[in-house]
Amino acid sequence: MNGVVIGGTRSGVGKTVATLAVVRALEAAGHTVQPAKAGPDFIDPSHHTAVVGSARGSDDSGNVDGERPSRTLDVWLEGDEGLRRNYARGEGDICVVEGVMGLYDGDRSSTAMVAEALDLPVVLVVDASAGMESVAATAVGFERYAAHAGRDVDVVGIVAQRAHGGRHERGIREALPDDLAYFGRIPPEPDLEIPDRHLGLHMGDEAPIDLATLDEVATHLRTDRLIDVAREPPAVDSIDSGPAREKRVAVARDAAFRFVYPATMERLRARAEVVTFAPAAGDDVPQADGIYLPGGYPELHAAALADGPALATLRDRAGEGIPILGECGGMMALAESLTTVDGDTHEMAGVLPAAVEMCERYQALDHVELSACESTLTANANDTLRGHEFHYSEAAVDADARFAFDVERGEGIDGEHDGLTEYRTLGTYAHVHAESTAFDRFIDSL
Ligand SMILES: NC(=O)CC[C@H](N)C(=O)O
Repeated sequence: MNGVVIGGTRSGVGKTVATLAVVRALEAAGHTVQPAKAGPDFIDPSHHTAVVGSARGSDDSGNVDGERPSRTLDVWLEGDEGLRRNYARGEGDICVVEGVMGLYDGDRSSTAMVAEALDLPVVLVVDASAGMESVAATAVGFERYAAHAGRDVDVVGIVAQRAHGGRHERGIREALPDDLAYFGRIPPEPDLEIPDRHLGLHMGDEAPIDLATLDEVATHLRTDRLIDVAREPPAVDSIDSGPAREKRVAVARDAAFRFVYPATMERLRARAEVVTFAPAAGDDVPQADGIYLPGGYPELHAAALADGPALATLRDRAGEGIPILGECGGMMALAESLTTVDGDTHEMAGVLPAAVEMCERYQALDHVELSACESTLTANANDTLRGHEFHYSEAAVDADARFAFDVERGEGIDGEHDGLTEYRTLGTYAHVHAESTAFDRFIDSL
C-alpha cells in the first residue's frame, strides 16, 4: 500500500483537518484510504475513523469500530519492524499518516522517525494565514533541514493551511522551488476547528467535523499530485505471534471503553475467539476465559456502569480467578470507586484496592516503560513493556496494594509502580501496544 505522511511545522498548525480533508479528497477520487496516526494518541485516530468510508462514528449501543480504523504508528512502542508490520496490515490502496507535533519534534517517535521507518514522503502542512512567500521559505527550511541533520526525511511539498484562493494561493505556489510540489490549500474556516482535546477530550464521533464542510475543503486539494508522490514502504515478514488457542476473550467496547489500538484487536483475534460487549449500554459480561477492559471514559458513564450488571459480574469472575486485564479506564472500572469532577462517587467493581478520582487537568500524557517485578498476566518477571499513558484521573491505593510493575519511565499509578493486582486481575494506567509481547502473554495465560 502506497502512503504519504502529513507532517506539520508545529503542533496546532492544522494537521488533523488537513489529514481529514486529504482522506475525503482521495475517497472522492475513488481511492480506498487507510488512515493512520504517528504517535500513541487515541483521539486523532477517532477523527480519522469517523470520516473514512461509510463509517459515521458510534452509537451508544457500543459500535465504536469504524469501517477502517485508523492505525497507530509509533516507533518507540512498536520498533521500526513492528511499525512496518502494523502498516502492512492496513487495507486500501493508499495510506495517509497524520504526523504528531512538528515534523522533527520528539526524540522517541517523531513524525520524521515514522516517515524514515516507512520510507514515505512527507507533505508539510504550513500555516499560511499571515504569509505568502514566507510559506515557501518555511517549506524550503524543513526540506533542507533533513540533510543538515543527516536525516532520511523526504519533504516533497506543502498543503497551505488557512490560505485564501486567488492572489494568496498564487503567491505561495509561485514562490515554491521546483522540487516542492503544491498540494493545495485549506481555506480559513472557523467551522473546521476541532475543540481542544485537553479540555473536553472530544472523540471523533462526539465532536464531528461537518462532512459537507470537509468535502468542500477537499475540492481545494490536488489528489492527483498526492497519488504521484505516494510510495510503498519496505517489505516485512509477518511474525508468528503464537498458535491460535481454543479460548474466548471478552472485550468491552462501547462509549466508556474505547481506547483500543486496532493492532490489539487483530492480535487477540489471531489467537483467540473475541466477543465484544457494551457494559455502559447495559450488557453483562459474556462467558469467556479472559476479559479485557480497554481505556476510555468510564467517568462519563459511571452511573450507567454502576446500574448495569457488568461490574458485579466482573467482581464474581475476578474472585473465580478468571484473568482480567484493565487498562486505564478499564482499571478504573475495576477499582472500588470512581469520583467524578462533580464530586459524585460511584461504586465500581471493587476488585482492585483503589479509589479513583477525576481531576480537572490531565495527570499523565507520555510514553511509559514498565519492568515486571513478578510474573503477571501480560509479562514474565523482568520483562519490560512499553506503553502510553494519558489520563485525568488519579488513583489512591490502599496501603497493602500489590503492584506487578516498577515504572522505569512515566508516572504509573503512584509515580513508581503500575499494575495493581488481585486474584488474576491486573489493572494498569499504561496502555500497551500489540507489538509488545503483552497480549500474547495474556492469551497464553488463559
Ligand atoms: N486513557 C484512559 O483510559 C483515560 C481514562 C479516563 N478518561 C481518565 O482520564 O482518567
